[in-house]
Amino acid sequence: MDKIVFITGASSGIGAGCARKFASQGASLILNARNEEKLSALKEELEQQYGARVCLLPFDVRDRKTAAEALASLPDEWKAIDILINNAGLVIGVDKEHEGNLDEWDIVIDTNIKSLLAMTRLVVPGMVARGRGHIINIGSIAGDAAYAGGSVYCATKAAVKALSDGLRIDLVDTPLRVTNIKPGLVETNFSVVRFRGDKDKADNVYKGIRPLTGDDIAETVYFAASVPEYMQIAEMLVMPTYQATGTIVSRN
Ligand SMILES: NC(=O)C1=CN([C@@H]2O[C@H](COP(=O)(O)OP(=O)(O)OC[C@H]3O[C@@H](n4cnc5c(N)ncnc54)[C@H](OP(=O)(O)O)[C@@H]3O)[C@@H](O)[C@H]2O)C=CC1
Ligand SMILES: CC(=O)[C@H](N)C(=O)O
Repeated sequence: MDKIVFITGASSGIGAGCARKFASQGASLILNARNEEKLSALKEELEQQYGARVCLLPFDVRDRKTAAEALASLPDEWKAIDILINNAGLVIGVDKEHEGNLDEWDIVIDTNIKSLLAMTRLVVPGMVARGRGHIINIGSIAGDAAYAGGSVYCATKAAVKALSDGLRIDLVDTPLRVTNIKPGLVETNFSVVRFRGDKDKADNVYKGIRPLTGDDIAETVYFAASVPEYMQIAEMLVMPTYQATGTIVSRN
Protein backbone atom coordinates (compact mmCIF):
# COMPACT_ATOMS: atom_id res chain seq x y z
CA MET A 1 0.00 0.00 0.00
CA ASP A 2 1.71 3.18 -1.21
CA LYS A 3 -0.15 5.61 1.07
CA ILE A 4 0.52 8.06 3.87
CA VAL A 5 -1.47 7.05 6.95
CA PHE A 6 -1.87 9.35 9.96
CA ILE A 7 -2.86 7.56 13.17
CA THR A 8 -3.78 9.37 16.39
CA GLY A 9 -3.30 7.47 19.65
CA ALA A 10 -0.69 5.19 18.09
CA SER A 11 1.33 4.53 21.25
CA SER A 12 -0.85 1.66 22.45
CA GLY A 13 -3.63 -0.85 21.71
CA ILE A 14 -5.68 -0.41 18.54
CA GLY A 15 -3.59 2.52 17.25
CA ALA A 16 -0.32 0.62 17.65
CA GLY A 17 -1.96 -2.43 16.04
CA CYS A 18 -2.98 -0.27 13.05
CA ALA A 19 0.57 1.10 12.80
CA ARG A 20 1.98 -2.46 12.63
CA LYS A 21 -0.60 -3.65 10.08
CA PHE A 22 -0.26 -0.68 7.72
CA ALA A 23 3.56 -0.73 8.04
CA SER A 24 3.59 -4.44 7.18
CA GLN A 25 1.69 -3.58 3.98
CA GLY A 26 4.15 -0.88 2.87
CA ALA A 27 2.37 2.28 4.03
CA SER A 28 4.24 5.36 5.30
CA LEU A 29 3.11 6.33 8.78
CA ILE A 30 2.65 9.53 10.72
CA LEU A 31 2.19 8.49 14.34
CA ASN A 32 0.68 10.63 17.08
CA ALA A 33 0.17 10.20 20.85
CA ARG A 34 1.41 12.01 23.94
CA ASN A 35 3.93 9.39 25.08
CA GLU A 36 7.05 10.12 22.99
CA GLU A 37 9.02 7.23 24.46
CA LYS A 38 6.45 4.64 23.37
CA LEU A 39 6.15 6.27 19.93
CA SER A 40 9.94 6.18 19.45
CA ALA A 41 10.09 2.50 20.42
CA LEU A 42 7.29 1.73 17.94
CA LYS A 43 9.03 3.71 15.17
CA GLU A 44 12.22 1.73 15.72
CA GLU A 45 10.28 -1.56 15.66
CA LEU A 46 8.45 -0.66 12.42
CA GLU A 47 11.62 0.53 10.71
CA GLN A 48 13.55 -2.60 11.68
CA GLN A 49 10.78 -5.13 11.09
CA TYR A 50 9.15 -3.73 7.94
CA GLY A 51 11.60 -1.11 6.65
CA ALA A 52 8.71 1.33 7.09
CA ARG A 53 8.94 5.11 6.69
CA VAL A 54 7.74 6.59 9.98
CA CYS A 55 7.31 10.22 11.04
CA LEU A 56 6.48 10.97 14.69
CA LEU A 57 4.10 13.77 15.59
CA PRO A 58 3.74 13.69 19.37
CA PHE A 59 1.15 16.08 20.78
CA ASP A 60 -1.99 16.11 22.88
CA VAL A 61 -4.88 15.97 20.41
CA ARG A 62 -6.86 18.28 22.71
CA ASP A 63 -4.36 21.06 22.08
CA ARG A 64 -5.69 22.51 18.82
CA LYS A 65 -2.94 25.12 18.40
CA THR A 66 -0.12 22.59 18.79
CA ALA A 67 -1.95 20.15 16.51
CA ALA A 68 -2.23 22.78 13.76
CA GLU A 69 1.43 23.76 14.15
CA ALA A 70 2.56 20.12 14.12
CA LEU A 71 0.69 19.36 10.91
CA ALA A 72 1.89 22.57 9.28
CA SER A 73 5.46 21.63 10.21
CA LEU A 74 5.34 18.33 8.31
CA PRO A 75 7.97 18.16 5.56
CA ASP A 76 6.42 18.44 2.07
CA GLU A 77 6.80 14.72 1.35
CA TRP A 78 4.58 13.94 4.37
CA LYS A 79 1.83 16.54 3.82
CA ALA A 80 -0.41 14.61 1.41
CA ILE A 81 -2.13 12.39 3.99
CA ASP A 82 -4.21 9.64 2.31
CA ILE A 83 -5.76 7.99 5.37
CA LEU A 84 -6.64 9.64 8.69
CA ILE A 85 -7.30 7.17 11.50
CA ASN A 86 -9.00 9.09 14.32
CA ASN A 87 -8.28 6.59 17.09
CA ALA A 88 -7.10 8.52 20.19
CA GLY A 89 -9.70 8.05 22.90
CA LEU A 90 -10.33 7.12 26.48
CA VAL A 91 -12.70 7.04 29.41
CA ILE A 92 -12.00 7.70 33.07
CA GLY A 93 -14.15 5.98 35.70
CA VAL A 94 -17.48 4.18 35.75
CA ASP A 95 -19.43 6.84 37.59
CA LYS A 96 -23.12 7.51 37.36
CA GLU A 97 -24.08 10.54 35.25
CA HIS A 98 -25.35 12.47 38.29
CA GLU A 99 -22.32 11.64 40.45
CA GLY A 100 -19.21 11.76 38.24
CA ASN A 101 -16.36 14.26 38.04
CA LEU A 102 -17.01 17.01 35.49
CA ASP A 103 -13.29 17.69 35.01
CA GLU A 104 -12.68 14.04 34.06
CA TRP A 105 -15.64 14.15 31.70
CA ASP A 106 -14.19 17.27 30.06
CA ILE A 107 -11.09 15.19 29.26
CA VAL A 108 -13.20 12.37 27.81
CA ILE A 109 -15.44 14.66 25.74
CA ASP A 110 -12.54 16.83 24.56
CA THR A 111 -10.48 13.80 23.50
CA ASN A 112 -13.16 11.59 21.99
CA ILE A 113 -15.29 14.24 20.26
CA LYS A 114 -13.69 17.66 19.97
CA SER A 115 -10.22 16.40 19.09
CA LEU A 116 -11.57 14.01 16.47
CA LEU A 117 -13.42 16.96 14.97
CA ALA A 118 -10.32 19.17 15.12
CA MET A 119 -8.11 16.55 13.40
CA THR A 120 -10.78 16.09 10.73
CA ARG A 121 -10.93 19.85 10.22
CA LEU A 122 -7.14 20.03 9.88
CA VAL A 123 -6.62 17.09 7.52
CA VAL A 124 -9.73 16.70 5.36
CA PRO A 125 -9.57 20.01 3.38
CA GLY A 126 -6.24 18.83 1.91
CA MET A 127 -7.82 15.50 0.98
CA VAL A 128 -10.69 17.31 -0.75
CA ALA A 129 -8.22 19.53 -2.65
CA ARG A 130 -6.21 16.46 -3.77
CA GLY A 131 -9.38 14.52 -4.68
CA ARG A 132 -8.49 11.48 -2.57
CA GLY A 133 -8.65 10.37 1.03
CA HIS A 134 -10.21 8.12 3.63
CA ILE A 135 -11.21 9.05 7.17
CA ILE A 136 -11.49 6.08 9.53
CA ASN A 137 -12.97 6.90 12.92
CA ILE A 138 -12.71 4.47 15.82
CA GLY A 139 -16.17 4.55 17.36
CA SER A 140 -17.48 1.78 19.61
CA ILE A 141 -20.30 -0.63 20.26
CA ALA A 142 -20.75 1.72 23.26
CA GLY A 143 -22.14 4.29 20.82
CA ASP A 144 -25.07 2.01 19.94
CA ALA A 145 -26.66 2.01 23.40
CA ALA A 146 -25.85 3.44 26.81
CA TYR A 147 -24.78 1.06 29.59
CA ALA A 148 -24.48 1.42 33.37
CA GLY A 149 -21.37 3.36 34.32
CA GLY A 150 -20.70 4.36 30.72
CA SER A 151 -23.07 7.27 30.18
CA VAL A 152 -20.57 9.91 29.07
CA TYR A 153 -18.31 7.50 27.18
CA CYS A 154 -21.30 6.03 25.32
CA ALA A 155 -22.45 9.56 24.46
CA THR A 156 -19.02 10.38 22.98
CA LYS A 157 -19.08 7.27 20.81
CA ALA A 158 -22.64 8.02 19.68
CA ALA A 159 -21.22 11.41 18.68
CA VAL A 160 -18.45 9.67 16.69
CA LYS A 161 -21.17 7.86 14.74
CA ALA A 162 -23.04 11.11 14.07
CA LEU A 163 -19.84 12.90 13.04
CA SER A 164 -18.90 10.01 10.73
CA ASP A 165 -22.35 9.94 9.13
CA GLY A 166 -22.40 13.73 8.82
CA LEU A 167 -18.96 13.85 7.22
CA ARG A 168 -19.97 11.12 4.75
CA ILE A 169 -22.96 13.27 3.76
CA ASP A 170 -20.81 16.39 3.44
CA LEU A 171 -18.31 14.53 1.23
CA VAL A 172 -20.84 12.66 -0.90
CA ASP A 173 -19.89 14.57 -4.07
CA THR A 174 -16.17 13.81 -3.61
CA PRO A 175 -14.12 10.61 -4.00
CA LEU A 176 -13.39 10.62 -0.25
CA ARG A 177 -14.61 7.79 2.00
CA VAL A 178 -15.64 7.77 5.66
CA THR A 179 -15.70 4.68 7.88
CA ASN A 180 -16.80 4.22 11.49
CA ILE A 181 -15.27 1.10 13.08
CA LYS A 182 -17.20 0.03 16.21
CA PRO A 183 -15.25 -2.49 18.32
CA GLY A 184 -16.69 -4.47 21.21
CA LEU A 185 -14.43 -5.88 23.94
CA VAL A 186 -10.78 -5.36 22.99
CA GLU A 187 -8.05 -5.96 25.56
CA THR A 188 -5.74 -2.94 25.49
CA ASN A 189 -4.66 -0.32 28.00
CA PHE A 190 -8.18 1.15 27.77
CA SER A 191 -9.57 -0.50 30.92
CA VAL A 192 -6.40 0.28 32.91
CA VAL A 193 -7.01 3.96 32.12
CA ARG A 194 -10.74 3.57 32.85
CA PHE A 195 -10.01 2.11 36.31
CA ARG A 196 -7.33 4.72 37.02
CA GLY A 197 -4.45 2.22 36.95
CA ASP A 198 -6.16 -0.61 38.89
CA LYS A 199 -4.93 -3.61 36.87
CA ASP A 200 -7.09 -6.16 38.73
CA LYS A 201 -10.29 -4.27 37.94
CA ALA A 202 -9.12 -3.87 34.34
CA ASP A 203 -8.39 -7.61 34.00
CA ASN A 204 -11.89 -8.39 35.33
CA VAL A 205 -13.45 -6.79 32.25
CA TYR A 206 -12.05 -9.61 30.09
CA LYS A 207 -12.53 -12.51 32.56
CA GLY A 208 -14.07 -15.64 31.09
CA ILE A 209 -14.13 -14.40 27.50
CA ARG A 210 -11.53 -14.27 24.78
CA PRO A 211 -11.46 -10.56 23.96
CA LEU A 212 -10.27 -9.12 20.68
CA THR A 213 -6.82 -7.56 20.43
CA GLY A 214 -5.66 -4.29 18.94
CA ASP A 215 -4.26 -6.36 16.06
CA ASP A 216 -7.71 -7.87 15.36
CA ILE A 217 -9.24 -4.40 15.02
CA ALA A 218 -6.28 -3.31 12.90
CA GLU A 219 -7.19 -6.10 10.44
CA THR A 220 -10.70 -4.65 10.06
CA VAL A 221 -9.36 -1.11 9.70
CA TYR A 222 -6.94 -2.30 7.00
CA PHE A 223 -9.75 -4.20 5.27
CA ALA A 224 -11.90 -1.05 5.16
CA ALA A 225 -8.94 0.90 3.75
CA SER A 226 -8.09 -1.64 1.06
CA VAL A 227 -11.41 -2.36 -0.64
CA PRO A 228 -11.66 -0.93 -4.18
CA GLU A 229 -12.02 2.85 -4.43
CA TYR A 230 -15.66 2.60 -5.61
CA MET A 231 -16.60 0.80 -2.36
CA GLN A 232 -17.14 2.52 0.96
CA ILE A 233 -17.36 0.53 4.20
CA ALA A 234 -19.53 2.98 6.13
CA GLU A 235 -19.58 1.09 9.42
CA MET A 236 -18.27 -2.12 10.97
CA LEU A 237 -19.38 -3.58 14.33
CA VAL A 238 -16.71 -6.07 15.43
CA MET A 239 -16.86 -8.05 18.67
CA PRO A 240 -15.78 -11.31 20.27
CA THR A 241 -17.89 -14.35 19.40
CA TYR A 242 -19.22 -14.60 22.97
CA GLN A 243 -20.39 -10.97 23.00
CA ALA A 244 -23.82 -10.00 21.61
CA THR A 245 -24.26 -6.33 22.63
CA GLY A 246 -22.33 -3.77 24.65
CA THR A 247 -23.48 -5.52 27.84
CA ILE A 248 -24.54 -9.06 26.93
CA VAL A 249 -21.49 -11.29 27.19
CA SER A 250 -21.30 -15.04 27.89
CA ARG A 251 -18.40 -15.81 30.23
CA ASN A 252 -17.15 -19.24 31.28
N1 LIG B 1 -10.45 -1.33 24.09
C1 LIG B 1 -11.73 -1.43 23.75
O1 LIG B 1 -12.46 -2.34 24.21
C2 LIG B 1 -12.32 -0.47 22.79
C3 LIG B 1 -11.72 0.71 22.43
N2 LIG B 1 -12.34 1.59 21.58
C4 LIG B 1 -11.71 2.84 21.17
O2 LIG B 1 -10.48 2.55 20.56
C5 LIG B 1 -9.63 3.69 20.65
C6 LIG B 1 -8.25 3.25 21.09
O3 LIG B 1 -8.35 2.71 22.40
P1 LIG B 1 -7.51 1.46 22.90
O4 LIG B 1 -6.45 1.12 21.93
O5 LIG B 1 -8.46 0.42 23.30
O6 LIG B 1 -6.90 2.07 24.26
P2 LIG B 1 -5.40 2.39 24.71
O7 LIG B 1 -5.53 3.04 26.04
O8 LIG B 1 -4.56 1.18 24.60
O9 LIG B 1 -4.91 3.46 23.63
C7 LIG B 1 -5.40 4.78 23.62
C8 LIG B 1 -4.48 5.64 22.78
O10 LIG B 1 -5.00 6.97 22.74
C9 LIG B 1 -3.94 7.86 23.04
N3 LIG B 1 -4.44 9.09 23.62
C10 LIG B 1 -5.27 9.25 24.69
N4 LIG B 1 -5.46 10.54 24.95
C11 LIG B 1 -4.73 11.23 24.03
C12 LIG B 1 -4.51 12.60 23.79
N5 LIG B 1 -5.08 13.55 24.54
N6 LIG B 1 -3.69 12.97 22.76
C13 LIG B 1 -3.11 12.02 21.99
N7 LIG B 1 -3.29 10.70 22.17
C14 LIG B 1 -4.09 10.32 23.18
C15 LIG B 1 -3.03 7.07 24.00
O11 LIG B 1 -1.68 7.54 23.95
P3 LIG B 1 -0.95 8.48 25.00
O12 LIG B 1 -1.46 8.10 26.37
O13 LIG B 1 0.49 8.18 24.77
O14 LIG B 1 -1.32 9.87 24.61
C16 LIG B 1 -3.09 5.70 23.36
O15 LIG B 1 -2.16 5.61 22.31
C17 LIG B 1 -10.34 4.67 21.59
O16 LIG B 1 -10.97 5.67 20.82
C18 LIG B 1 -11.39 3.79 22.29
O17 LIG B 1 -12.49 4.54 22.71
C19 LIG B 1 -13.57 1.30 21.04
C20 LIG B 1 -14.19 0.16 21.37
C21 LIG B 1 -13.62 -0.84 22.23
C1 LIG C 1 -14.14 0.33 25.41
C2 LIG C 1 -15.30 0.15 24.57
O1 LIG C 1 -15.68 0.97 23.76
C3 LIG C 1 -16.01 -1.10 24.82
N1 LIG C 1 -16.76 -1.52 23.74
C4 LIG C 1 -16.81 -0.88 26.06
O2 LIG C 1 -17.57 0.08 26.12
O3 LIG C 1 -16.63 -1.68 26.98
